[in-house]
Amino acid sequence: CSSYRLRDALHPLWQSELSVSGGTRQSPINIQWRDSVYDPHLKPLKIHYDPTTCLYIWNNGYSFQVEFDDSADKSVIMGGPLENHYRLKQFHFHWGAINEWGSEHMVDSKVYPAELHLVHWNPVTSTSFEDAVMENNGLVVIGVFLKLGAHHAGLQKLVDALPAVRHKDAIVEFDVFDPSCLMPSCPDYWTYDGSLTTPPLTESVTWIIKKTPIEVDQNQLEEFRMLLFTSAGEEEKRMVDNFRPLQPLMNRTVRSSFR
Ligand SMILES: NS(=O)(=O)c1ccc(Cc2ccc([N+](=O)[O-])cc2)cc1
Ligand SMILES: [Zn+2]
Repeated sequence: CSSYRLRDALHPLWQSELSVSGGTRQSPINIQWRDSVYDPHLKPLKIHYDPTTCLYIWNNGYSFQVEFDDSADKSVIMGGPLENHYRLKQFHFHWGAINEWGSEHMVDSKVYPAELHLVHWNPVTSTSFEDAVMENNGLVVIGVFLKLGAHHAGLQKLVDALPAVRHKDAIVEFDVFDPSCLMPSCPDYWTYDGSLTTPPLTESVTWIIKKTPIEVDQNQLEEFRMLLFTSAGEEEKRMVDNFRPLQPLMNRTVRSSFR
């Protein structure tokens, strides 16, 4: 549905889209499986999340986001393409108004109804997340595709909290939650150098895109679509289609951890 994406690129949210000049490593991209290069030096990704570092869930007016205490190396990832460990800062999702689209990345032009992003920053080269945003490879984002299928019990705890954060800037305490439950069991991933997919669009992200999607059911996707972009009291605008259009691959190679 490239025409859709072209129209989307002109969406008010993305007016700046056409003005981001000079970008050579923008995200998201379409991952062409046959053009990806198997890299035998890529290690397995190691994930150690401490569920007690989970702080709260909030509606930031663009997605819903779960924030973590990143004041110590308690919830970290390492291995994979990474030279050191990275701290989990937050995770959020992107989704469509209908199941036919919603993810930011695509695989061989296949789009998924939603995509999870787990955002990490490099505590070795930066002193805070905000600093790491401006650092070359200061951030690592793990992308996980969501596909329509079985009920996801782990996700349901998140979904049950969504009515409490329906409006922009709403926030609710969200204690013990282990985002590892949102990770597919298959270790395979692609990795490439890219950017944030929302302003400030900085080119500081090492992307790790999991090959295998997780399954969620129709009711769970519908709950995402009940959220609002708008604050309480404003005319309601449903929070849907909060994904960025595809960006050119330019001079980049996508590596795979699997043959
Ligand atoms: N969608 S994504 O590329 O995973 C993504 C990850 C994190 C962020 C959060 C964010 C990153 C930077 C800023 N900033 O510098 O103002 C504000 C918000 C924005 C977007
Ligand atoms: Zn995102």
